[in-house]
Amino acid sequence: MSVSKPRVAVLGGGSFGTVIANLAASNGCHTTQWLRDAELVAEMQATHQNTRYLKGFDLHPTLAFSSDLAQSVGQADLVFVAIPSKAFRQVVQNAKPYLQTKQMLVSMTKGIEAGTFSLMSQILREEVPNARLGVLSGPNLAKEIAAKMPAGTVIASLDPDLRATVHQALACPYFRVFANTDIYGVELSGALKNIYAIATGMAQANKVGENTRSMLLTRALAEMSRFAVQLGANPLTFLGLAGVGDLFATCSSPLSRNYQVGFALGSGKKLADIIADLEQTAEGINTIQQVKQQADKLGVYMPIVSGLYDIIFNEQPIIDVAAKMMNSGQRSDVEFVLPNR
Ligand SMILES: NC(=O)C1=CN([C@@H]2O[C@H](COP(=O)(O)OP(=O)(O)OC[C@H]3O[C@@H](n4cnc5c(N)ncnc54)[C@H](OP(=O)(O)O)[C@@H]3O)[C@@H](O)[C@H]2O)C=CC1
Ligand SMILES: O=C(CO)COP(=O)(O)O
Repeated sequence: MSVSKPRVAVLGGGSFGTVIANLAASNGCHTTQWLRDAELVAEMQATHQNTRYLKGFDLHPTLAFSSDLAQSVGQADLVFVAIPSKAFRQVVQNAKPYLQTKQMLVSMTKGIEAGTFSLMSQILREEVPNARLGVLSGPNLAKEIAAKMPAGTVIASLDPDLRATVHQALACPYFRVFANTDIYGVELSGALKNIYAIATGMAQANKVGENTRSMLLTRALAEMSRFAVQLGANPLTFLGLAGVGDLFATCSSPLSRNYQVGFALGSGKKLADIIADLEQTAEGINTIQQVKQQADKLGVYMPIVSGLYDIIFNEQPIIDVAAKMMNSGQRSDVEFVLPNR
């Protein structure tokens, strides 16, 4: 018996939105990608490429593009939102009049709203209270997926139908979709790892060795899970693809925009110039500020976040911050095994 494919809408014309829309269309789902820029929509309709954010990749011939929000989301069973965190709430508010009660909304955005410390699923819950919600996160560098290199992702939702529908829409021989119910943990993992990608990029620019890189990555995992537990997430989620998986990918790859920002900072470039040159989203800089504020408020020990904050916003030399971290006394290796006194 054939099961009908979900109709899909993807909000966001960036590299990740494009890759996910393309996967759904390639899987036989009627898919519309919404972009705010009508000129780019016309170009994409004509060329079936996204030359601004995903140059060099042909998109599936059935993938439709639109700058009309009502038309894009109105008929969809499943709506993916891939809008940077700074504009996420606004776009959801704009889409709200056209959303139907049974639709499934899935955030793909790895960021934290400035000022409110809201994650994107919380924004969806506030703005569309009756929606069926999920979060998609994992080691998903857009260009690798566009090149059909095998990858896995995580759909986190309490709704089993939603998890199955996302699997049906996206899973294919080069893309596996794993399931989780810890929405908050999966989402926090995706947001927090961007901070540590900046730290590793900075360290790589300073030509550190593999021991240093491994220490940084492992202590990053300790720090992010310590913070997440304080906020009610399950620390075991950090052992999954959305946690250690994405941390490893983003901290290792020059394809990561956050890693690129860190590398450029570590090479002595100015933050404003780096952001201007990037022309794409790097959520980590905002996330450092939001997490630093929240960690101070909650009294959570986050030396890497504090160190990055000092380097980026208080102009402290990288070498001084690194030396301070190395001299900060004995701590537990795995604090869920040996708690810190
Ligand atoms: N790229 C990746 O590898 C991955 C990214 N993500 C996450 O997905 C999210 C989106 O990232 P990505 O696709 O890479 O983003 P990009 O930086 O590639 O593109 C950003 C997109 O958002 C659009 N946008 C920005 N502001 C608005 C607004 N106010 N209204 C409507 N559209 C807007 C931009 O449109 P315009 O061109 O008109 O400015 C552009 O289409 C981020 O949170 C990122 O962390 C998650 C996994 C992988
Ligand atoms: O989240 C990503 C890969 O999983 C993409 O990371 P960047 O946003 O740093 O490019």
